[in-house]
Amino acid sequence: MIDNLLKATIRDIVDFPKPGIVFKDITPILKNAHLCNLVIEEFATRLKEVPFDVVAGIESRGFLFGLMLANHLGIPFVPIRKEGKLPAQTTKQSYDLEYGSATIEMHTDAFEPGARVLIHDDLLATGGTVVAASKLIQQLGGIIAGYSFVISLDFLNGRQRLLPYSNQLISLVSY
Ligand SMILES: O=P(O)(O)OC[C@H]1O[C@H](OP(=O)(O)OP(=O)(O)O)[C@H](O)[C@@H]1O
Ligand SMILES: Nc1ncnc2[nH]cnc12
Repeated sequence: MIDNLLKATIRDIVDFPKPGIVFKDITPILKNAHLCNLVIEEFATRLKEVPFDVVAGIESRGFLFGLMLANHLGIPFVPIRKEGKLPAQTTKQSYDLEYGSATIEMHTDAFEPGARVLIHDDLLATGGTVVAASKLIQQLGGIIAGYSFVISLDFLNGRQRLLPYSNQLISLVSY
């Protein structure tokens, strides 16, 4: 089962980036090309019944598997970036996360109004980041098709915060 393989590979870093946080480090997955392929195939299989036109990946770790997935499916990838990084006209949202706060933005021409957008990130914690991403996509006229994560930290209840936006949520490993 892929969740056992992933759990054996993901590394816990205690007290990073702040005391009290157990950081789930996905970099050991990235060193294993075969496991990366398994991750993408698992997402593709589990998303078969979820129609979407574009994958939106959240900076920075959401870019890793988000782009691989979009490429595998032959559909566009669009970046959701931290404030001040995107060069053309943008729309912004601020939010709180497990260990701080941030602002994200998207290009206003990232997709056509009415596009069905899959939001991808490496990890769901409090859900603050993906709620902000969901608001951005709705502001730009997109439809939230669902969410995909490698990891969800279920004890932080992020899943409940996403239900008003979409009940399609895939995570490959839960803690
Ligand atoms: O569910 P939340 O509480 O919002 O937390 C999850 C977010 O936190 C991490 O990103 P981070 O902002 O640390 O940026 P990074 O991907 O650039 O490391 C992670 O990659 C998610 O995007
Ligand atoms: N515990 C955690 N590990 C890795 N990324 C995170 N983003 C928010 N919380 C996290």
